[in-house]
Amino acid sequence: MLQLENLSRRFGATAAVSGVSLSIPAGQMVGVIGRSGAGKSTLLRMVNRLTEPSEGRILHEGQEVTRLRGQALRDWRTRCGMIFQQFNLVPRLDVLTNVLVGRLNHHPGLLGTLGTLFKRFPAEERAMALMALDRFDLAGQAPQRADTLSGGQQQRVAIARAMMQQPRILLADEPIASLDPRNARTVMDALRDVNRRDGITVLCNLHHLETAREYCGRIVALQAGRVMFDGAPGELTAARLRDIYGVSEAEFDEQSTAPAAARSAGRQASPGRVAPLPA
Ligand SMILES: Nc1ncnc2c1ncn2[C@@H]1O[C@H](COP(=O)(O)OP(=O)(O)OP(=O)(O)O)[C@@H](O)[C@H]1O
Repeated sequence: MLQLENLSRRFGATAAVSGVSLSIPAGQMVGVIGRSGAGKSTLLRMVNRLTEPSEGRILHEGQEVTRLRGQALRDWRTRCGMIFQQFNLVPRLDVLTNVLVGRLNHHPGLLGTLGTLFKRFPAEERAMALMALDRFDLAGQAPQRADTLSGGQQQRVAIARAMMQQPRILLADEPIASLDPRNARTVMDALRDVNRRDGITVLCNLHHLETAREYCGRIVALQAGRVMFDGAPGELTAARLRDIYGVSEAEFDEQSTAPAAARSAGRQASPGRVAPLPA
């Protein structure tokens, strides 16, 4: 069980997230929706402490995540895989090594240039990485440079990389916002697969309500940092959506999507285990 208790985050005068309390049982797939600026990313990033809460607590199976420091915090981040809108792969590295990057936290001393990194992982981890790719139909792309893949393929590589951490929770921050509908579907299918087959809890920020309805067993709707709806997809009717946001579903999708793409360019995420790679 992941518990968020009265979680808030302010940025100066902006209350990005305000008093959010949620109990998320292990193995649930939760879609977090809301317009641009509603606080979705901030909420997700607080779970793995990329963003520190201003107030409130996070507990996971009784452990107070908000108190973790040092190695214990790094361990927590390993247990929370994260997927970003812009994939955050190392573009000039081959796909297989990108997936192996997900194991870096298991080898704190492992350093080297990107070119030699692959050889430094044990053979069983290389095999594990290949299996992770194969699962998402990408074994054939293993030797290719990551930047030669389509967006949907790159995002599935990012999921395979996250799976190498053997996470309990997957945080997906707008994972399909940069993808066309066909690629978006392959990525959402991959997230559903790890949720169902591996029992991993998935928290997924989404812009389209229809996607959340189709893939998530529970929808949390944010408005100005507050939870306005928390329930089963079927309960979030057109009338309820209009009550919360004052717009139709089509208008909601349109307003949620447009500014996000522009803003995301200026907000590249920095997952602890990927960024520190030596150039
Ligand atoms: N690092 C930051 N510094 C200052 N303000 C921030 C920061 N991160 C987020 N905010 C502000 O907090 C509010 C919530 O932002 P957040 O990115 O969490 O929303 P979002 O729902 O994820 O939006 P989008 O869908 O556009 O990504 C916004 O007003 C945003 O400008």
